[in-house]
Formats: sequence, C-alpha cells, structure tokens
Amino acid sequence: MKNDSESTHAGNAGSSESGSSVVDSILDGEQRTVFKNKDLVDPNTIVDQDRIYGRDEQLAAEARAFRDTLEGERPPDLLLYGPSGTGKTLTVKAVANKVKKRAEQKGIAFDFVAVNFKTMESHTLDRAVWKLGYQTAKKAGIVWDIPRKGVSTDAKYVRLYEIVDQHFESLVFILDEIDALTGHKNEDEPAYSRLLYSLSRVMAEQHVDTLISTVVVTNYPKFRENLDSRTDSSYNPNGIHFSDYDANELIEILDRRRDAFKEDALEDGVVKLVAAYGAQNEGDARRAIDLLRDAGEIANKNGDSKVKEEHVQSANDSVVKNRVLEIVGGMSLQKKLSLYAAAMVANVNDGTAPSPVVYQAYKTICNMSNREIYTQETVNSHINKAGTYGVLESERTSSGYKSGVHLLFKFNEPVDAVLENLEEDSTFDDIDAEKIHSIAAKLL
Ligand SMILES: Nc1ncnc2c1ncn2[C@@H]1O[C@H](COP(=O)(O)OP(=O)(O)OP(=O)(O)O)[C@@H](O)[C@H]1O
Repeated sequence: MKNDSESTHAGNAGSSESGSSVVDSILDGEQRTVFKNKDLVDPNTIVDQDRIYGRDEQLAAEARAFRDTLEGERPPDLLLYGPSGTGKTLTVKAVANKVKKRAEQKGIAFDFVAVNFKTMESHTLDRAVWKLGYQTAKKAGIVWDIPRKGVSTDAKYVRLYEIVDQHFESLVFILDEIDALTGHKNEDEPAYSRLLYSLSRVMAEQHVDTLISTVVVTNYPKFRENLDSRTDSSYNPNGIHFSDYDANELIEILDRRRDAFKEDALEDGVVKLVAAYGAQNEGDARRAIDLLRDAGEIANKNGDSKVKEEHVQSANDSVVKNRVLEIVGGMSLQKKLSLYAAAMVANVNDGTAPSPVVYQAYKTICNMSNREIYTQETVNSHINKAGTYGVLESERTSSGYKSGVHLLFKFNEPVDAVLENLEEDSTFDDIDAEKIHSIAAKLL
C-alpha cells in the first residue's frame, strides 16, 4: 500500500505550471462548461408543463381523472401504457404536482406516492409493501418504523394503511413498472395481482377513510391477463396510451431543453442528429435526452465551448458499444461463437444472415479455435437467445437463400459494434476473419 508521502508526490505530478492543480481548477469552475442548467437534461427531472411536447390528450385525460380529488371524490384508477421513455411518468407526475398545489389552496390533504418496482432488489410482495410504506411515511413527514425483515407482510400493510389514514384525505399510488413485481417462483398469483387487490379493496375492508387510487405505469399492459379473477373484477382502470416518438417529435422535445446549455453552445444540426439517433432507438425520449447530455459531457472533456455533431456521434458510439457489451459480456462461450458466426455472415450480407450459411461459418470458427462443434439446432437456439435481448430478430423464410425453409437472422444493433465487442474476448484471437468472410460470400 502507498504511504502518505508517496501519495502527495503523485499528486504534485498532476499540478500545472501555475501551481494550481487540475482538481482545483475543476472545483473552482475555471474549466469551461457548455451547460447552464444541467438538470434539464437529467431524465429524472419533472419539467414544467410548458416543456412537455405533444401529450395534450394524455395530460387532459390525467387532469380529468385527478380533478375528482379537488371535488372531494376518489379519482378513477389509471393505467398508463406504451413503450419506454414516452412520457408516462413525466405527465402523471406533472399533473399530480399541479393538483397537489390546488388541493393545498383548498385545504385538502392530497399527495402522491411513486414507486418503481423494477429497481427493487427483490420483486416480492413483502418488499413492495415495505417500499410503499417507506415512501408514504416520507411523504407524511414521519419515520417509517418497520424493518424490512422480521415483520410479516400483513403487519407492514397494517402500518402502511394506518399512516395513509392518519395523514392524507386523498392519496394516489403511482406504481411504475408493476409487471416486474412477479413475486416468488412457487406462487400461483403474481405479487402485482395481490398488491392491486389490496389497494383496490383497502377503503372498503381496512376502514380507511382516505380516498385511495392507483396509477399503474407499464410497457407491458398484457400483465392484466395474469391478474387473479378476484383482482380482475375489482380493478377497472381507465387506460391511457402513449406511443413512441418520431424524429420530429424528439426535435420538439429537445428544443424545449436547449436552455440546459449556454447560449450558442449547441451547434446547428446537433439537436437534429440526436433526434435522428433517438428515433432509431425506439423513439425513447429518455435515451435522446441522455445522448444530448453525453454529447455535452464529451465537449466539456475535450475543452470545447460548443457541442458539435462529432460529439453526438462519439456519444452514440459509446452508448451502442456499452449496450452491446452488456448483452454480449454475459454470454457463455458457445453462445458467443454462434453469435460471432452470425455477425460475420451479416457483415458481408447487409446485416442479415441465413442460418445454413451461419452454421458453416460457425463450424469453421470452431475448427480454427479448437472448440467443440454443436448441432445446427443448438447454434440457432443460441443465436435466438441474443434476439431476446434485442440484438437481432429471426424469421422463418424460404426466400433469400437457395431453396428450403431456414431461419434468417436480422441484426438490430450495428454488426460492427457486435463484432468489435466479441473480438475483445481472447477466444477470437486466432480467427482468420478474411477466411470466414470468403466462405460466407461463396455460400451466399
Ligand atoms: N412529451 C415529452 N415532452 C418532454 N419531455 C419528455 C416527453 N416525453 C418524455 N420526456 C422526457 O423523457 C424522459 C422519459 O420520460 P418518462 O420517464 O415519462 O418515460 P416513461 O414513459 O415513464 O418510461 P418508462 O416506461 O421507461 O418508465 C424524461 O426525462 C421525460 O422528461
């Protein structure tokens, strides 16, 4: 271990000629930054309504539901559904914040408690109730006095509803990604079904006077098919749909956040390029906002006073690389070999790869690297696994390759990025890429 004097010595090596260290200059804010208000490009910020673009219909439906609160009635349950990053959480929290202000003026004790179930370490009912209790106590301004373990789920419910009853006249639970709440493997009824049942029956069965309603936020509305029949009959939410954004809509969204940056810090074309990448990425506004911020960070790191298209490009390259790395990094060796063969073929065939050609390439790769050769069926199934993570899609077809029905793999992620990531594994050191490409080209 280094002693103190060695550490100090190392620190001096980083000092500039003027004597002020890099750290001091960063902390003193002397380093140039392109940002003026970075919060605006933080996806967790709930922006004001004037920065929300194109969601008037959904905002209106949410406002109509919440208005009941201001009239002393229970708002209907809502189900907000649609792909990731399409404004479900943003719009409902923006409306709830407004309602809260108006309720305050009218002397109504209203609040909302939001919990994301996907981010919990364990997806059981017990943990979910504990977390709801913790967040509700926080909103009530009291300490949540229930330990995670050693107290039954029933006792947690009882304390939660006690707090609700004592502190709120009207309360909305915003249940984000509720479908993640699957519960223990051996349970017949998913945990989300039991939670929704309890929340929908609480006013009647637990002698709670508070007007309680739920807003479920999900990418997977089909979760309702797995609701227990008794939950299904007492849970009848109003559905509100959110579709993904196209490039023009993303431009409008990003334009309303330009003041995250200093004046003139965004070069022409930057917003348009970010929006174009965002539209390719499933029209997810979160990813687009992240990309714009990352591009700004790269400009800062390079000491540039403006964000340029090249910063966006390199931010996007590293996003793609990280995403592919996350998927490919955890694969077993045989899955990597199979995916590598598919990517090699797709690389010389416009991003698509017929399974018989992939199998020939796979066998050559295994021979070159002295690996055991598995059957074509296994190889296809290994490659399809990569499909479940969104790297590629496959379809059964009889066209595009000689005769006979075969699988055609179509890459969603850039093939270059997939190959680059796989090649970081030493297994692929001895592979002669030229040879594989020429075998594939002959067969295609
Ligand atoms: N119409 C919009 N106008 C302005 N910003 C938006 C809009 N839609 C989404 N955003 C921004 O995109 C990001 C993601 O939005 P939000 O969290 O609401 O997505 P979501 O639909 O709830 O996604 P998920 O299903 O992943 O939870 C947030 O930073 C939000 O501010």
